[in-house]
Amino acid sequence: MKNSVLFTALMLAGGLFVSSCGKEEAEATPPTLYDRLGKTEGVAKIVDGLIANVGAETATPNSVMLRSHKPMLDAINGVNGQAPTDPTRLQRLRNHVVDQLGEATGGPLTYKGKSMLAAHTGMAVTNNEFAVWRTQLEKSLNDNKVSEADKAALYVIIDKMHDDVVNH
Ligand code: HEM
Repeated sequence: MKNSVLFTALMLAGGLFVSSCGKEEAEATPPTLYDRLGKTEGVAKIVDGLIANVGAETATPNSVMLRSHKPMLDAINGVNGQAPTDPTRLQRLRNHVVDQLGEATGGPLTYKGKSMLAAHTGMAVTNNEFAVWRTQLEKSLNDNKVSEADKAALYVIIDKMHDDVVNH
């Protein structure tokens, strides 16, 4: 009898120990936004969707974003039948945005591009252009089934960059 009481007490203590360790471990390393977006693969899918949507918008009549993207589009497509002057420019931009968002959401990536101010200076990006760009991001986030909470967390990061992107 004594033994069985001791055994039960030990089992209970052991159970508590295991569950409290498990809990502590879970609390110590909650998934980052980067993890929740699906790590590098998930972030890359979101960025690829964004770029496809921006590209599609620039091909619409009265496109809002064609003005700011025209120099890059001309460089990757060529003008008047001429060869492209910088065919990998879009790929470089894409990789930079993956690194940038991968880093900003808490992942192990490192952004090596220009500051947002330097990258957008000379483009005179307007508030409306920024809003349309943001809509293209939203479409990609929806297509990739990102939760409302994770979208909101990403927008906190994106909207902090607004003042460095717009009106320079
Ligand atoms: C917070 C929002 C934005 C982010 C995070 C962002 C991110 C970036 C990044 C990382 C680069 C590349 C910098 C480099 O290669 O060193 C870039 C370049 C560029 N961005 Fe943005 N951008 C944003 C908003 C916008 C908006 C609103 C527009 C225009 C509507 C825009 C148009 C461009 C263009 C045209 C380039 C240059 C591409 C080139 O000429 O190679 N961006 N952006």
